[in-house]
Amino acid sequence: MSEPRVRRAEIAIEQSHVDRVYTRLAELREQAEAMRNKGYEIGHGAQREAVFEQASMLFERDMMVFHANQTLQTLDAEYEGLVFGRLDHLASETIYVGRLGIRDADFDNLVTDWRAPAAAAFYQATAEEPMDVVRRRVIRCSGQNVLDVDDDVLIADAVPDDMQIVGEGALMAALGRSRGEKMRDIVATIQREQDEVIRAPWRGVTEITGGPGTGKTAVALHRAAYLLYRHRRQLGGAGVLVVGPSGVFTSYISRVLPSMGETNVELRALGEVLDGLEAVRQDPAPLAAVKGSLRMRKVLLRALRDTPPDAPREMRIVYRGEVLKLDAKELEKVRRKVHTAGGPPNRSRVRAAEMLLDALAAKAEEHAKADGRQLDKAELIHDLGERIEFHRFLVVWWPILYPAQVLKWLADEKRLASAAKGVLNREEITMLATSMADRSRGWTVADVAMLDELRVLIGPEPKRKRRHHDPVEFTPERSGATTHRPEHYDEYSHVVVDESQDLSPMQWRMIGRRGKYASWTVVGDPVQSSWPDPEEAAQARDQAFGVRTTRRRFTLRTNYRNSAEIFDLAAKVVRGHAQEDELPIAVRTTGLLPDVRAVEAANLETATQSATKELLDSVEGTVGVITAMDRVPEVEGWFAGQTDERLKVVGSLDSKGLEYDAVVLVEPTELITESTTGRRVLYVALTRATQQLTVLASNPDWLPA
Ligand SMILES: Nc1ncnc2c1ncn2[C@@H]1O[C@H](COP(=O)(O)OP(=O)(O)OP(=O)(O)O)[C@@H](O)[C@H]1O
Repeated sequence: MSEPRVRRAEIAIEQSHVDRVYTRLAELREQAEAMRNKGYEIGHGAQREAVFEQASMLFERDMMVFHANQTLQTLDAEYEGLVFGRLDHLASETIYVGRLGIRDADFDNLVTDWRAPAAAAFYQATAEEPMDVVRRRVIRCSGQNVLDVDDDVLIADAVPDDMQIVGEGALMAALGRSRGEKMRDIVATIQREQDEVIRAPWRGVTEITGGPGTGKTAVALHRAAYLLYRHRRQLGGAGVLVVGPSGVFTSYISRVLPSMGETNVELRALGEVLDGLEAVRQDPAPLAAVKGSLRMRKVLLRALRDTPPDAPREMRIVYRGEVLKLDAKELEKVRRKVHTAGGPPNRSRVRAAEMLLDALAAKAEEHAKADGRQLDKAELIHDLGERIEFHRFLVVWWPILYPAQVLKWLADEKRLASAAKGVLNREEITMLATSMADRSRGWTVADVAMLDELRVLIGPEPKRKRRHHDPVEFTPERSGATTHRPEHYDEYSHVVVDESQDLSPMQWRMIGRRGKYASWTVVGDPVQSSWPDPEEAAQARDQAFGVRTTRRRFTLRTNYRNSAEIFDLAAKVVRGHAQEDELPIAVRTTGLLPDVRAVEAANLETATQSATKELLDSVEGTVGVITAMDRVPEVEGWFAGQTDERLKVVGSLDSKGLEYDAVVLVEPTELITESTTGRRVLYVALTRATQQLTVLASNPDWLPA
């Protein structure tokens, strides 16, 4: 038979199996629905039964409905390409690999879940170690239709006469395909080096490093799905937290886990880790470096121990016809004493009251001594402690503190200077105070870790019956949360941190608080780091991991995203700043060299518009226009009338982790100068395109000779 006819015949064979699978899926769905309905009926019947029977029936009902709903949820996930692989073993046994395991009515396997041990050979078998697999087949579907098949022969001399072989590389076909707005899962084409990471043991800390496009993010997400499947008992209940650099990024990866049926995973951008806040704004790099440094912890601690700006500076109270007065200095002394005794201020009000009463008693004692009188101290304390005016004073002198309020105090440069004495320098103090004063555009991503630190230092707000005006300014509901957990939930069983090379020490502390009981998967590429003090960050990271001693590290070396032509150019800009073995190897060539154009600064707008149009015309999928952070609003303006949804304008820092079919990079030199680790930021931006890259530069300095 000719190759196209063989291919058609093989597609037809696979189509008949895929049809069986979807028919069975529909049956299972119906059964689950019937079970749920039956469960509800039990509930109704229970009303007429005795109390004891009622309780057991209701329990049975709840369990039935719960299980039925779980099954329905799994069956209803986006099972595009439910079956994607087939293994033909030496012993003539065939298994199909897919997104979930399905058995027919006789309990025979129709599809094996990709995470099950029996499916491991699909990812791990090689010609050198075939694991008894003669032929591995990738099946590509659209909806329920088989579009194509692609084979690898692993034991050539065991191929039986009637076994047909087709295709020329499922991986290359997958990599060459155009990109949409959301990342796709890679279950059908996970490579062996990636599979090893995905299936690594769940305990301890698993670090994944590798250059751009090596599949670190994809691997970490598939690992989360794998761990939840294999260790659901240990990990499922408490849930998994995935932290990414930005909201754009978490939205980009948001489809991967649900497409594998996993919904018990919470995705959060760094600006959204604290409940109720969604910060997206980035600070300029030097300011972010101050806000993220561990030194801030000391500044914040001192700031919250300072006298609140509105607190009264004097206390007067009349006791038995005599005025007892505490002046500012004396009050300060009491405040210091309360703080020195320890504990978060929101938990210390009772102690503050006691110490204030002690100070008043001491005052009265002084007076009594001068007059030669005796004073009953206990009586004084009891009497004053009951007075309404004493309590009125106490609530303003020792108010309940809120994180946002304390951070805003730092807009007062004098106050900040006193809290930051010996910790921050003059320039840093001015920069920080100015940023706190200009909060018209809301909190920044770096502020969030400071607010979280303050939340813990201040302690919880005492419970109140009525909700009052919340000076923290957090919005009560965080949009996009997938699960409903208690506020400031910190019991995740597994935490995945992506783009971890950029976490500041304060951000590590914030994530560490949520992973106290967790095992970790940490993804990063030191060469893409934009954090100025890697040692301080490494120290904070180790503290976040806590006592977990098992550490395993994997390095991925193949760049699956960029064409070799694009990656060659990107590698040039970091060559002097990275070890040669930190740069991955790009496997795919397209024959299209990056287009580097010199443009006059005055013509930048039109040059960007026309380069973008050319790329939109030549690729099927997305086109990203990447610029320095400061330039984003201006460049967005250049495309104001543009309606093509494939076009995205994105700032350098926000482009982390994302990818586009084609990229227009505007003024690369600006990316270098906007940050303290500029070359690395430029490297990130240059490695976002899968097929075509155009660079527009009025200044040629960015490209080493
Ligand atoms: N085995 C694979 N099969 C198909 N596609 C893959 C495979 N591995 C990676 N890819 C694709 O390569 C691209 C890059 O993957 P990913 O974003 O996970 O890389 P990364 O290492 O996190 O990159 P960066 O550090 O630059 O953000 C994605 O489109 C991903 O789907």
